[in-house]
Amino acid sequence: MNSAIIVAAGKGKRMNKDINKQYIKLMDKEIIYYTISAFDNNTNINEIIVVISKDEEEYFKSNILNKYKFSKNIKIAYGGKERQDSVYNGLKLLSDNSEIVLIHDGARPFISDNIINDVIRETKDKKAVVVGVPVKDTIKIVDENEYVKDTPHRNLLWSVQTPQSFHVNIIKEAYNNAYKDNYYGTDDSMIVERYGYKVKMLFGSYENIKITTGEDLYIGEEILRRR
Ligand SMILES: Nc1ccn([C@@H]2O[C@H](COP(=O)(O)OP(=O)(O)OP(=O)(O)O)[C@@H](O)[C@H]2O)c(=O)n1
Ligand SMILES: C[C@](O)(CO)[C@H](O)COP(=O)(O)O
Repeated sequence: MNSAIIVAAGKGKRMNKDINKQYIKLMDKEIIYYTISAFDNNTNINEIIVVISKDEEEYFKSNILNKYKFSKNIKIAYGGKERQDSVYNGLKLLSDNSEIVLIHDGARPFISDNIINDVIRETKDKKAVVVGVPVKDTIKIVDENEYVKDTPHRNLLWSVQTPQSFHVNIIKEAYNNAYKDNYYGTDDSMIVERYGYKVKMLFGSYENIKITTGEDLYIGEEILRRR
């Protein structure tokens, strides 16, 4: 059984709007509608858990769940302070027979069916899989005074996206260890890497952007227009 955990419990501070960015509309539907639909329409996903802010539960139910009538049963978990805490709460709701879990940002609405299928297929064998794209810019590491300290070789640098996909036993063990060690990472792969697992990188898509700041909204609408 393949599960999806969609994390949508952030505050969207960098978007600087008075509404949680997942509920901003692109064209005529909310960002979170597109994200959930991608997994709801995928025939290899059997379970969907959406992690939302507890204080947005009524809003989510009336404006998303009850409005769009998704075909799969959508389980709800509550978010935590950090993205990792939200993921952890989602992991706790996984069905006992879930074997693979894809963890995906609610703010990445343009995930394609093909990438979801590729990730599931690759995870069966590689056990830990992420998607990303090679960086296009040269990346600099700067010091605390914002002077350039180092320039890693660009050919080794990828910008990682989601879904990040794992055998359930691996991600659960890694997360349990992270909380024992009070370790926090900015993505799920970091946690699995820390506990010694090799993570396979798959090419994602330059359209699989994370809606984070204002300009991502019009970029996102253009992506939708071209579909
Ligand atoms: N405590 C948190 C923080 C983030 N997220 C989710 O993780 C995804 C990626 O996080 P990000 O883009 O940083 O979202 P926010 O944390 O909401 O954005 P900001 O940092 O601008 O506040 C988003 O879909 C967000 O809703 C979450 O579920 N729980
Ligand atoms: C998980 C992620 O989308 C991979 O790029 C990213 O780390 C999320 O970071 P955020 O600060 O929670 O948006």
